[in-house]
Amino acid sequence: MSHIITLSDFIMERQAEFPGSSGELSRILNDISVASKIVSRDVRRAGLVDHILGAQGDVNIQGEEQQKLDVVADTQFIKVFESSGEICGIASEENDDFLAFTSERAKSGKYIVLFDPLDGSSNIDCNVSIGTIFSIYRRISEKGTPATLEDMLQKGTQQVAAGYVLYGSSTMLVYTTGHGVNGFTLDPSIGEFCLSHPNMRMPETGRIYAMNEGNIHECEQGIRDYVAFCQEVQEDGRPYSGRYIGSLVADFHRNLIKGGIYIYPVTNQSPQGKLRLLYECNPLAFVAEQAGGMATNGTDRVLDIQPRQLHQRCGFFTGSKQMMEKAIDCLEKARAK
Ligand SMILES: O=P(O)(O)OC[C@H]1O[C@](O)(COP(=O)(O)O)[C@@H](O)[C@@H]1O
Ligand SMILES: [Mg+2]
Ligand SMILES: [Mg+2]
Repeated sequence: MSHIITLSDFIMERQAEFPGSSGELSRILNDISVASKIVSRDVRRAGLVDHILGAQGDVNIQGEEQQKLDVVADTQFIKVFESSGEICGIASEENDDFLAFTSERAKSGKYIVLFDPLDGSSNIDCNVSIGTIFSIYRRISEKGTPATLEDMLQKGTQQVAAGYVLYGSSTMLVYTTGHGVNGFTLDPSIGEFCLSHPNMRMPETGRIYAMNEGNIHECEQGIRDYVAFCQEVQEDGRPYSGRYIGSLVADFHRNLIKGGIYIYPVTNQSPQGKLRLLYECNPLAFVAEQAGGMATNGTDRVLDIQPRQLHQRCGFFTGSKQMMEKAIDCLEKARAK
């Protein structure tokens, strides 16, 4: 059996490559792995524990009905982040406002984390893959003071690390610190994330398109043209395959492995888009680009968008380079008419 490289081994090895790095980011990545293991445990036995499945009964700032597991995961990650000492504040999908941690230890933290504690909430009760998405920045406010909204509203290009956890047939953690993308699989028998997907590269092209086609009539012409192109017989004699899990992390991960494109455009119903820029689109855009793929809102590179609000939404197109270029070409041609 080949040599097992655990996540902590890997992080320490990588840290050594950056003389002068003080280990805070390494500790945050370890904190994320700890919280993910706990959430993974809860997800895997959700049907057996009565307080985990179903709706919480509250509506979050997105106007969405919170699922119990949304809140369980949110509470778990906040607990770990608040006690880490490296993080001065967070923002999450399930909290109206950002949280500036108040302990002196936390206020001296250099980093902030934005996250979607449970992605794919509509799939929780039917046991379909779900995930957690995270994005890490250095604070811009002064160390020792409370975190600010300005700390939270940084462009995606400023991310120092980002990634996701996939609670699927196995639990995986995939992340980048701007030096490539690596994937780790949780081995429940030893309770460790182990390197299983080193240096992940998104194939230049693919045969899979993922979109909620139920929205197709609410989309602009260029989108309809691109979907029609996907459904045409391609050079290899077959049309592309439509695959839509309805959990962004799972659809993204499949495309990262096999090649493909994921599209959630702005629609008449959601003129700002559905997905959230800060804790869904930016982190996945960072991973996509680091793996050789692309991510835009249909016009601009996602990572270049200047955030204005915490729960700001945007159109989201991400995937294999050649498929993205074709989709953008369809949009531009239709808009030029
Ligand atoms: O049901 P729809 O409109 O297709 O939306 C599905 C999309 O919404 C999401 O569920 C939004 O994320 P949350 O579950 O974290 O709110 C994505 O995971 C998914 O891609
Ligand atoms: Mg989400
Ligand atoms: Mg969510």
